[in-house]
Amino acid sequence: MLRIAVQAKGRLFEETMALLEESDIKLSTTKRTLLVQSSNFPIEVLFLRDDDIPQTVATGVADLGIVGENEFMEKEEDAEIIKRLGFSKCRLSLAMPKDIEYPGLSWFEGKKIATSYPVILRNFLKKSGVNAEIHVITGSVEVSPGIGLADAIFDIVSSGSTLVSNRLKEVEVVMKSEALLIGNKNMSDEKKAVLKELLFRMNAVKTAEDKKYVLMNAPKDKLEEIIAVLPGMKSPTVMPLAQEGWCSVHTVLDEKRFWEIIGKLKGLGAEGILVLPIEKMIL
Ligand SMILES: Nc1ncnc2c1ncn2[C@@H]1O[C@H](COP(=O)(O)OP(=O)(O)OP(=O)(O)O)[C@@H](O)[C@H]1O
Ligand SMILES: O=P(O)(O)OC[C@H]1O[C@H](OP(=O)(O)OP(=O)(O)O)[C@H](O)[C@@H]1O
Ligand SMILES: [Mg+2]
Repeated sequence: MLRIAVQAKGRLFEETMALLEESDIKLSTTKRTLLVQSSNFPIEVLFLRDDDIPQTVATGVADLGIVGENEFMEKEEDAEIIKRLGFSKCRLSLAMPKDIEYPGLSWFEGKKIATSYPVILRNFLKKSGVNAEIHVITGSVEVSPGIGLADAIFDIVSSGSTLVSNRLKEVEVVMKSEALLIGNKNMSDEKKAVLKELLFRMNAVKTAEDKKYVLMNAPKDKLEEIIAVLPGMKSPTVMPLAQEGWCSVHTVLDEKRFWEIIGKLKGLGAEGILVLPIEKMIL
């Protein structure tokens, strides 16, 4: 039985649960217990505050964990990164009052910086040769310059709207972060075998993300040109239609290039284009 530590509530929770669900790991969510066993896969899920996840995995209390890269770097616990999960993307940045001119990193010399990430900040300042005072607070970091608690801040930025509403500007991006699957370094062979199956499932879910299954009716005399614009996995499936001179073309498209390709297909006379989501994809 593998034990995976996940965030009990917060920014990582929903996408973590969605990833487990799409990997067909069934959890009884009716009772709000801290430890829940899957009914169809040898895994149990331990719900924690994200701060506690790196240590729980490093010490082997849990075998795996899903945690933000920022939190993992901050805690400096000895666990390994197994897979980058691509959600909860954000960055850790230095920000300062927006009306003051920023001449470069030297501005921070002798200043007081408020943050919830003192370890990452201290490492960055040391590497950059800047001496600044670090003031640790656990939340509402962005208000600290406005109330005279600090000169600047070091915190999570995503859209930047929290900075704007506190009259701050982002001046240095120190690290980028996303959710990580981390693992204990001394897993038994039995546990490694379960992890392999879990990764196989997660990879199938991740590969299918951003991909669409596309079906269309195509005039036979334009078939070669239509196939030429389709990037498909191997080559598209082509099936005859009852109506003379037409066929049905099936393929998989990357969502990012979708509109560009569909435009070209319509230009070549494709009709009745259907677009379906793909649940899993094994290459
Ligand atoms: N605005 C955001 N956009 C994208 N990702 C974010 C954002 N804020 C936080 N994250 C990511 O999600 C993680 C969890 O954020 P959350 O705010 O839920 O943490 P928390 O308040 O420390 O939760 P906990 O109660 O578990 O300690 C962060 O460590 C970061 O990796
Ligand atoms: O750049 P933005 O899109 O504004 O996001 C950044 C903000 O998001 C997070 O806070 P959250 O919204 O989770 O609130 P909290 O700090 O009160 O938990 C983070 O601590 C920042 O304050
Ligand atoms: Mg936390």
